[in-house]
Amino acid sequence: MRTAYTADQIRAAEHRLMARLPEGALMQRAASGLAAACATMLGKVYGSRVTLLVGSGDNGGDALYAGALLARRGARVEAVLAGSRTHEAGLEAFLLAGGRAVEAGTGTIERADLVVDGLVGIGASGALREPYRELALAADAAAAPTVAVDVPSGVDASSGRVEGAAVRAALTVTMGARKTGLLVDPGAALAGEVELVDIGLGPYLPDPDVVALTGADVAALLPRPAAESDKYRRGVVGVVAGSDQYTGAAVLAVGGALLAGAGMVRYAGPGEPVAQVRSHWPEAVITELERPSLDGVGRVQAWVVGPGLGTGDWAREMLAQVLASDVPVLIDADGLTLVARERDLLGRDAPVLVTPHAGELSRLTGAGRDEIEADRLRHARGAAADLGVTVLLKGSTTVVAEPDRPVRVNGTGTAWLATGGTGDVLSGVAGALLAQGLGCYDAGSCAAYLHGLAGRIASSGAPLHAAGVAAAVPAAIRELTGRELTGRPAPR
Ligand SMILES: NC(=O)C1=CN([C@@H]2O[C@H](COP(=O)(O)OP(=O)(O)OC[C@H]3O[C@@H](n4cnc5c(N)ncnc54)[C@H](O)[C@@H]3O)[C@@H](O)[C@H]2O)[C@@H](O)CC1
Ligand SMILES: [K+]
Repeated sequence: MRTAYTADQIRAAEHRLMARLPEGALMQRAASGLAAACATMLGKVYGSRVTLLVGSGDNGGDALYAGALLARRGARVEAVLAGSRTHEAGLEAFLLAGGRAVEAGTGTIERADLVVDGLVGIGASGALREPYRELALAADAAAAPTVAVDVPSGVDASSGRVEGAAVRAALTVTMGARKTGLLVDPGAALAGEVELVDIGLGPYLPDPDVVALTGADVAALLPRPAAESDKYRRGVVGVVAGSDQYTGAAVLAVGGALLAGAGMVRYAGPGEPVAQVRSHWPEAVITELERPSLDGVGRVQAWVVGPGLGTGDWAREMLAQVLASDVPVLIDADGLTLVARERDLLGRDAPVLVTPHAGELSRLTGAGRDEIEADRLRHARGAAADLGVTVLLKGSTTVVAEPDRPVRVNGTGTAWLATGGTGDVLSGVAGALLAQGLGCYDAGSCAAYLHGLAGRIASSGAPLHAAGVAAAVPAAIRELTGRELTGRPAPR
């Protein structure tokens, strides 16, 4: 599990650790980790050109001490001192090691082999001010890669928000613990690779603000069929999706559920989608409905409701019946539009997982779509608390929020997944995990991981289509679990 913390959490931990160490010890640890990461990136340090962008705080101090270490190894290191003041001891060490302070306009950024962004770290507030803003833009325009110290300047360490200009890093060397803003877009997209330097903060850290599951975490959570499993015990998913107008959503949601390991998928819908589901998935157990009713559809362990369902009376009645059941329910797409109109539908005891994108969450909560995109964490948390449900907010980083638990973030996806129908597949995958007994929090976060990985497999750097993502789900599971698909050790 990768953990991340807000700036306040980091500061509090640093204070407690610093009280036990000699003055400046933490910064030395941070700087030597930073210098080592820069050296690796440069390949050959001797004779290379490194330009430091140095702000007025300790973030600049880290950069200066690291610059001193690189200068001692023979790099030509120049520092642009951008603040109204500069970390004094750091500057002294830097100059003593042979580093040079230069003006911004001297072409130093353009000539560099590596740019080190030490403008601001966890002490930043608001959009980058001049001259920091201009320096961030110059670093972005330069040919050399940028290594960000602690966080890319311009990215809010606690949320991943970006107001105005920000540094785009190839690598972020973060001190003591990951910051939340490095795992959540738009910040995560600007951080590049993230390398963590251990400065001894571990014992002083509180519970994390956000966490990201690793492949091993997901593999450990994924249900596996046991020798005595049968289709009923493995989990039966009910899918209420699609309409005479939108048939594809039904096919994709059923496919996602089947390929994510459900023991059985029951599909209930009107004539058109029934014909489509039947021809694509002969495995599904289908009930063709004459009227909106679940009578006679049979027992399931979890429902998926909403993709392509429409928002008329039929859809509303189906949603109400699904929610009247006593099993976990995943609500997506049109189901969310209906719930936005009629919040009382959510009043039930059994768990609910909602899977909106920013536009659907906007309908649910009334917050603007752009506002949600800019601060995904806050809005997902707020909606989970307000609605009393688990919220999986889709997007370039998917976030899964449940009251009183750290938000789980997922970055396995690819931008190629932003295409029609992939959300329907995700709802099926998550529904299969719910039916197999995972709670909403685990089912949502494991489904997001698998779906992202399946997207990468389906894409391989080229366009993908939603059915291809569903087809790649078994390969994603195989990649996580090795070949150990039966619950027995993998054959050698
Ligand atoms: N506290 C510690 O012991 C350690 C701190 N470390 C480093 O110290 C950093 C935090 O240092 P500071 O608390 O001094 O804060 P920062 O260096 O992050 O930034 C504070 C300075 O930036 C200016 N500033 C804030 N927002 C700005 C904006 N939008 N535009 C332009 N200027 C802005 C402030 O006026 C202030 O002078 C960490 O990110 C990390 O890099 C590390 O060395 C590890 C140890
Ligand atoms: K920085």
